[in-house]
Amino acid sequence: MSRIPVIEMFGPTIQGEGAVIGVKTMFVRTYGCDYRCGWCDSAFTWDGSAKDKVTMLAPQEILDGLLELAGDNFNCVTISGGNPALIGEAMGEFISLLHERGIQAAIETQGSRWQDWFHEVDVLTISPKPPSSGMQTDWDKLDEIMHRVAGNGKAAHSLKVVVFNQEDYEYARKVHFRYPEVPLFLQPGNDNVTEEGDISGRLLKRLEWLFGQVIADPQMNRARVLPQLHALIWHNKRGK
Ligand SMILES: C[S@@+](CC[C@H](N)C(=O)[O-])C[C@H]1O[C@@H](n2cnc3c(N)ncnc32)[C@H](O)[C@@H]1O
Ligand SMILES: Nc1nc2[nH]cc(C(=O)O)c2c(=O)[nH]1
Ligand code: SF4
Ligand SMILES: [Mg+2]
Repeated sequence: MSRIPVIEMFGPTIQGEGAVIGVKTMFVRTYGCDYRCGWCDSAFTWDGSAKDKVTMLAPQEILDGLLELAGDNFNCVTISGGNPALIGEAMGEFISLLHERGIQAAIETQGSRWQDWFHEVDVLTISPKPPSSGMQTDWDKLDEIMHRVAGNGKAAHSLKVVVFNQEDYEYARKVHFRYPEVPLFLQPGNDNVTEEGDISGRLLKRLEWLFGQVIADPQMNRARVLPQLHALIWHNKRGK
């Protein structure tokens, strides 16, 4: 039986980002990422600093862990990371277990890898990385993924681009023009993911700048601009 590298499970919390912002959800965060974004707010999922916290769990063990944590106090599970798309059919098995109990499955991934279980996901968020991340987008791979999910009526899929600066904003425009039919969410970057205390003022200033960019741009009439809501409330705390 294949297992999933889990570094944290938490919740119920409130989905702080993107298409299903505000939804009550549990989180399962997987270990490992094929990217190394310079501003990653979850670097412990790949930098080795929390490797000792990783447990290899069977799908049923993850579900049991969530039920132990929250009982029936949720009906959505967001699987994030790291990059959950590094995981094969065990993730498909986990999603099936959730569906058997009428629980929704949401996935956060960066559009660098395809998995056939993407077709089973209820809410698929694809977050390609802009230049400020230091990563290079594989546009052929992203095209393949977007083409394959477009053909699947089931999953509500959307694009989410984190924007730190003008260059990132131009990148987000490029993504929007490339996939004009896919809902696009823009999210201001948190430029200090280790700062203690209340970071909401700093985040709101960056959100205001991004509002201004979109308000002024007739090419972005259908884009949606959202903060990391959980970071406004719980700042840089983990497990929120
Ligand atoms: C931690 S990542 C994990 C899932 C996947 N690796 C990805 O990047 O989509 C989850 C989301 O947080 C966003 N994110 C990570 N660091 C951030 C930061 N410093 N500011 C704003 N968003 C950030 C990512 O862009 C992504 O949309
Ligand atoms: N509340 C909350 N919402 C989130 N949406 C995406 C997250 C992520 O780290 O993938 C995240 C997270 O870490 N916490
Ligand atoms: S792809 Fe996601 S998890 Fe991986 S380094 Fe970038 S932001 Fe972090
Ligand atoms: Mg997060």
